[in-house]
Amino acid sequence: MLNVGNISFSYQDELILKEITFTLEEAKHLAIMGESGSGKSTLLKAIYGLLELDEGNIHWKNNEVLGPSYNLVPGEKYMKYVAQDFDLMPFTSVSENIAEYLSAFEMETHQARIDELLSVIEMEDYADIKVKNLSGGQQQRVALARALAQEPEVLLLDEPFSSIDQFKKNELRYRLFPYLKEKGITVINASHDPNDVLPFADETIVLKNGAVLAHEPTLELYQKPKKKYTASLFDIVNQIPVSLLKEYGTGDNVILVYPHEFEISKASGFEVYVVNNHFKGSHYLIEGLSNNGLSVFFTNRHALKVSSQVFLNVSLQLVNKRLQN
Ligand SMILES: Nc1ncnc2c1ncn2[C@@H]1O[C@H](COP(=O)(O)OP(=O)(O)OP(=O)(O)O)[C@@H](O)[C@H]1O
Repeated sequence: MLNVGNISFSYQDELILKEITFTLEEAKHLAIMGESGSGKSTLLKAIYGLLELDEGNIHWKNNEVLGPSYNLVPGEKYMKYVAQDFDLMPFTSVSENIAEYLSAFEMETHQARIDELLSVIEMEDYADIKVKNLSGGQQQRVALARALAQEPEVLLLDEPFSSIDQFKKNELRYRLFPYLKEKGITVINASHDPNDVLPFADETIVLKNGAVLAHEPTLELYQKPKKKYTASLFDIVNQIPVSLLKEYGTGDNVILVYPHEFEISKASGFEVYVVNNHFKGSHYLIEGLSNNGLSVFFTNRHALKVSSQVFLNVSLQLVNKRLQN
């Protein structure tokens, strides 16, 4: 169990992390989401033991994570932190970069381990290429393999796919995260990207201005976001007054609705005029405007005629679920 107990941290006089407390079971995958500057990287660095905390403490399996004033080389051995700068050996090959961290006791299995890790990062064909000749995204993948070579119990990932193109990113996610699960590695992944989070993270922490706004199972957080800030990390989100969804009553309540949650009708519901269609591949994201000037985003498989009138509906079940928040 990872136990983060009421930690606060400042850079100079500016308080960056504010009384953060949470626990994480072994082998779980935790995502940390939040807008730019909310403190995601700083929290990962604190957990890894790179920062001198103002207050609070961090324990992994009852061992305290000690800060830089205790450890000559900061960072705990059982954890690995894959940062946004890759810290590789540029003049040696991909294989050598990975092999550097394999234990001397497993000499016979070295090649098999290197092959396994090259396959996780999908770089079998680059084994003998010098790292300095790789692209930024390829270097980021080698940094991941180097971290995994050290068999960490806890892997801290800071935007692990930030330099990797969309095409490779998708393949890599579906290879890496299940691999980490299979190996029982505890993962904390700081990411802006819901595609890194929704399919893989057992639980998610939302940070805002250095404080924890929410910590819940990922599915629950997505389905019942309490704040617009949280829902906006996953998708575009509309704030719809319940009074506009006529059948469901009046009052000042506002509910959060993701674009795909609207059902379109030609006859009844909440009336909007189509302003714009945005092609998204599998569907269109359509911008509409209500009579009272509310801008609404909804989805449809096809584009709709600009200025045409449509009616939007939301299921009663969804209204009730969101009203409970
Ligand atoms: N070395 C530093 N010295 C002073 N302030 C810093 C330092 N590093 C980060 N900060 C500040 O701490 C705050 C949190 O930064 P952090 O990098 O943790 O945010 P983040 O959520 O990871 O952002 P991003 O998503 O853009 O990477 C920001 O206001 C940032 O300016």
